[in-house]
Amino acid sequence: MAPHSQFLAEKKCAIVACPFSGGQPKAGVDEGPMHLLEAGLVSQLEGLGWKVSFDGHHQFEGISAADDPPIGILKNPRFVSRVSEFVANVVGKHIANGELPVTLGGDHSLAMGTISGTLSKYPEACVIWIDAHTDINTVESTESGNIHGMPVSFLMGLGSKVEEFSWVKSILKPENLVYIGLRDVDSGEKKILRDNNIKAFSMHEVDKYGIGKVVEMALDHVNPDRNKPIHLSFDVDALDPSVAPSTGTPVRGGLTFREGHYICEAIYETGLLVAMDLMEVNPSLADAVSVAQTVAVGCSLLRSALGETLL
Ligand SMILES: NC(=[NH2+])NCCC[C@H](N)C(=O)O
Ligand SMILES: [Mn+2]
Ligand SMILES: [Mn+2]
Repeated sequence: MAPHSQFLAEKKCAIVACPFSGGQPKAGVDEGPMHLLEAGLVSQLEGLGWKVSFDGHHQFEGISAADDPPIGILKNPRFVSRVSEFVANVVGKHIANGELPVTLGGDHSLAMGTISGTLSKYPEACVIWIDAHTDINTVESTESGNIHGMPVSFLMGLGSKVEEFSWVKSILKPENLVYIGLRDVDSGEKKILRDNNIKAFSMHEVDKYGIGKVVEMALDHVNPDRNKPIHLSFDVDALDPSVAPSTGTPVRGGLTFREGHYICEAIYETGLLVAMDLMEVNPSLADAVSVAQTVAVGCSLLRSALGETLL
């Protein structure tokens, strides 16, 4: 058995709960993990036969804003960097322990940590990034300075280097990344995708080919022999706002409920999943019904990625 399939055979996972919002300006995304867990995520995964370890919500001490002035246009750079570095170590330790890390965000800047953690154990791993956005802005291209729009560029070593982030190894190769669900890509990011030959399936391709074919083409690109570990990074805003309303940067025209779940089911079926992120659930945005709906869909995406089937 290939070493990375040990997770699916032994069915041990670890919840990495990250109440963190420093990569973007809206309060509340730090409460995502608490809501997902209060909705019963642990027992739902146990119901699928997983042994779930959960060592509580990680406590991230905020560096006071006074000690964390912007670097260039980047906001909260030290806070984001230190939290991601911590998360990278936690994720790496869980993998070394034989536990598949399931990281609950928090904003998507955390993926700098989670993917660094996965690549530290599996340098050959591929990343499947499900999102309305590419989150690949560089220091030069970002217009917002929100680091949740930038983690992929750091992981790939694109753009000029920021000393504060020197711990990031930037070993993600462009050919090991694929996107699905895109529909709000900044013009600077479009150029980065072209210049680096990064494979991306926007909603246009989902409409054209259907989600089944898109997932197959995405896997053919990053994992042609179906033998490399997969890190799945799922931003809940990939889903249409009618499906997942409670998120900080919603964009209309997104994945349906079934398309989102299909992606997770198909990746589980490969037997190659070694880590998953579910990011950007923000329970303070929208009304109580919308929040409950978004949290429920977050839990069910995670269940699908961990083996829940319809029959
Ligand atoms: N993880 C997210 N929701 N990212 C949204 C990024 C939006 C925009 N491209 C930016 O860089 O600010
Ligand atoms: Mn997004
Ligand atoms: Mn994102």
